[in-house]
Amino acid sequence: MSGSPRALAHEALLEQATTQTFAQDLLERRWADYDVPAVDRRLISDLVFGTVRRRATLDAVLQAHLNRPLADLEPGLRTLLRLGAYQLALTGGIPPHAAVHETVAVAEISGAPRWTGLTNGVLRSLARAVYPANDEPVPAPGPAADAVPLPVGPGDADRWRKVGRRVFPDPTDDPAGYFAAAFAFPRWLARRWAERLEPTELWALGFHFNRPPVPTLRVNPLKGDRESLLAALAEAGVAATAGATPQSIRLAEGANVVALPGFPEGRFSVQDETAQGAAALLAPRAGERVLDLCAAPGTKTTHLAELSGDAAEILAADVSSQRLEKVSANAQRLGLSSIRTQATAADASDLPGLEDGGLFDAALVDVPCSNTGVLGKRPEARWRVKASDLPLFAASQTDLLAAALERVKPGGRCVYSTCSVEPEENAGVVAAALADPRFQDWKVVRSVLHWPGRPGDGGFQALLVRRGASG
Ligand SMILES: C[S@@+](CC[C@H](N)C(=O)[O-])C[C@H]1O[C@@H](n2cnc3c(N)ncnc32)[C@H](O)[C@@H]1O
Repeated sequence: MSGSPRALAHEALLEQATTQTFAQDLLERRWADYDVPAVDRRLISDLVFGTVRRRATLDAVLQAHLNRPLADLEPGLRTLLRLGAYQLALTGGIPPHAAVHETVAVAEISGAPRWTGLTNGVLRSLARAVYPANDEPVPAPGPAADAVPLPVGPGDADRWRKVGRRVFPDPTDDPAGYFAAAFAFPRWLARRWAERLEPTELWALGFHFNRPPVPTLRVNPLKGDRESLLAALAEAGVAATAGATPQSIRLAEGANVVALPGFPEGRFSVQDETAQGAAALLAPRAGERVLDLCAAPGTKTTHLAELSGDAAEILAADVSSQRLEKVSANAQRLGLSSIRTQATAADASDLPGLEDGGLFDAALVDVPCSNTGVLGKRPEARWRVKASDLPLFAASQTDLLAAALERVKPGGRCVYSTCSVEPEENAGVVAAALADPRFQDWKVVRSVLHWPGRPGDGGFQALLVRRGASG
């Protein structure tokens, strides 16, 4: 491997584009294979995640400096230009001359000196156009056809940078087009959200999803209280505050959570406050039999166990036996013994509860979904979701919800949960399931749509209850 962080970032980006592997996994493999200093790891991670996340922004910016379509360039060159444009247009702290020089040098290092001329010309031209340059303070002119929204940290004000040319659709005439190009989202999703949101709400959503994610912790009450964990974090120099849910702790910035004090001892899990709402809504009690359908890797299963004082009987079911191993590992780390796992058929037909008369008191169904409420979590997430996925998800979500409902006893309850903000995966699925005559004795008593960034992840949770045997 070359010692150049940009060459390593380029190589990872090219592999990501051709194999569709998660960028995080690609980098972790490299950290395991090569001895990369921590400071370089941070730079490489930022370059890779940022370039993947903001691909559409970079392509719009670059195209203005090219006299042929960016799409026609060979993949390695296109990737190199994106890497350079990311540094010039979207980062702070990298002097433009260093960004150009170091990026151009990757052509030689990668054995493709033929890329040098074009890369040098395009990046120099872009460096001249960007105002102010990325080592200078950035004013906030607001959205405009020549202004790119910058990635900002948690709690930071929104910021835009001028890119010298009108490379984006006008935000007033075409908010969806501006959102798609300037914030980097698929056009179909931008159009969909633009129908529901005012432009200022769209921009807020874009800033939220383009922020580097900061993990939220969920304190394990069986291993100590929130105050003592906050004290342990403070002692280790980790800035954190109590969050809005009873068990949550908000970190001030990104962290390698497995290295935080208390992780190996199981004092906390990583879980957003929105996701913490799902098990809390089900409120499992000691002695109850609880089904968690779609359980792996068990973040909510273990929360169910914690909330019941590890005294419920929890069946964690999932179609993936491999992912179920993570449920067991998480339960073990957290010191929980009330969870049993079962790999199930995709139609859940082999789940207990029907023939054996052992109906459950409560069920949680945390279905696979489009993830449109958590698109900031992984840099490539927004590029993987397709409009045509939504009806497919909705159909399987309705089946999964039905499989859980039919296994809950009279008087019991069920929470349906997603990480999506699309109505057809949320209220639409609940309505479709309850339209089935088998579920006439069920009703929705509460449903919550969590909007991304207000303040946590986006998602949906509905609490359904079944009429008791007597009424
Ligand atoms: C959103 S994830 C669940 C996350 C989990 N509840 C947690 O909090 O850690 C969805 C899970 O559904 C599982 N899954 C997908 N199709 C399924 C099916 N037909 N039956 C059961 N599980 C399924 C996937 O393997 C995946 O683990």
